[in-house]
Amino acid sequence: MSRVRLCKLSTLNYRNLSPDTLDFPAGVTGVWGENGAGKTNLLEAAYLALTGRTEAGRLEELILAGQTEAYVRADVLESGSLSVQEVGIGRGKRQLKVDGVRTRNGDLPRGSAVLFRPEDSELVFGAPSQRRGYLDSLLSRLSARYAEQLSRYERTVSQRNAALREGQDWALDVWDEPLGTLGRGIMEFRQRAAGRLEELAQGANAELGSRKTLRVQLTESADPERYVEQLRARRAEELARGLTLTGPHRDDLALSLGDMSAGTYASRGEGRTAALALRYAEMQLLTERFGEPPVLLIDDWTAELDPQRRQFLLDLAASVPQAIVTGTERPPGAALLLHAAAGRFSPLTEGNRDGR
Ligand SMILES: Nc1ncnc2c1ncn2[C@@H]1O[C@H](COP(=O)(O)OP(=O)(O)OP(=O)(O)O)[C@@H](O)[C@H]1O
Repeated sequence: MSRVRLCKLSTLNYRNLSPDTLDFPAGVTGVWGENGAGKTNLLEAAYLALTGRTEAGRLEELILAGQTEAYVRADVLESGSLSVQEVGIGRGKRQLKVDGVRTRNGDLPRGSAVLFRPEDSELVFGAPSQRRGYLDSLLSRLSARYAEQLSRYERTVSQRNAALREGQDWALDVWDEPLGTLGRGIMEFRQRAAGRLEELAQGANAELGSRKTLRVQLTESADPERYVEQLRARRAEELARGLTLTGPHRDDLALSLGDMSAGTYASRGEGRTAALALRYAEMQLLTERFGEPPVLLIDDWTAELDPQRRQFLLDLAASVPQAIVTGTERPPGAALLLHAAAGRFSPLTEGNRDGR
C-alpha cells in the first residue's frame, strides 16, 4: 500500500469544534492551546475521518450537544491520487463514504493512522478488556480476515449466551462447533502476532529509558486445540451463570515490568511509558504490513512525560511523512503551527509565531 496523507480535514457538529476546513501539510503540524480548547477533539476527528474508527466510547458523545448528527471529512492523498473520505454519525450509527460511494468500515485504508493519547495508560492500569480492545483493533487493521472472524465470533458468543440464559442445553451443541472454529482462528492469529508485538514494545520501552524489561504476553482462556472440549467441560457452570466462560473474549495481554505485573506495581510514569511502547509497536506493525508509516496523531505530547520521553515522541513525529502533535506547549520543529482556542484553529504565520 502506499503512503496516505491527510490534506484537509472538515468537521461539522463534532464535539466543540467550530465547523471548518483545515489544511495540513506534510511533516509535523503542531496544535497548541489552553486546556479545553479542542485539541484532542481535532485529533479524534482526524482519526475518525482517516480510519472510520473511533477510540471514544459512544458515538453519541461525538455529536455537538443539542444536535443529532455529526460529520467529518478527510481529503487524502493516496498513491498520488486524491480521494474524499466522509463519516456521518447519527444516534448509534455511522455511515462511511469514499468519493461519494457508501462503503463498509474495512474499505477505508486500514493502516492509515495511529493515535497516541495520555489515556493510553489505561492499557496498562485498566481492565483486561482495554488490552483486548487494543489487540483486536490492531489485528483487525492488520488483517481483514481477522476483523471478519472476530465480528462473527462476537455475534456467536452473544447468541450462545442468549441460549445459555434461556437454559437451552440442546441448542448449545449448535453453537459450540462454529464458536470452536472461529475462536481457534482468532487464538492462532493472536499467537502469531504476539511475539513480534512484544519484541517491538520491549525495544521501544528500553529506548524510552525504562530500566525494566517489558514483557507482553497473551494469557489465553482456552487452548485452541481443545477449545470445543473445554466449552463442553464447563457447560453446567455456564448454564448456571448464563455466560460463555471460555474463549478468546476472556483473554488478556499480560504486561509485566521486570517480572512484576505492570498494572499492579508500575509507577504512573512507568505505565505511561509502557503504553507509549505499545502504541509504538502498533505503528511499526502497521508500517511492516502496509509498507509505509501511518499518519501519527499525538495528543498532549508533554503530559506526564519527562524530557527524554517527550523527545522520543517528537523524534517519532519527525521520522514519519506526516504527524499532528498537540499540547499546551508548542511542539518545536513543526512545519505548521495551529493555535487552538474555543474549538477554532488559526495558523501561526512567521510574523506572529514569536508573538503569542
Ligand atoms: N459532544 C460535545 N458537545 C459539545 N462540547 C463537547 C462535546 N464533547 C466534548 N466537548 C467539549 O470539548 C471541549 C474541548 O475538549 P478537548 O478534550 O478537545 O480539549 P483539549 O484542548 O484537548 O484540552 P486539554 O489540554 O485539557 O487536553 C471540552 O470543554 C468539552 O467539554
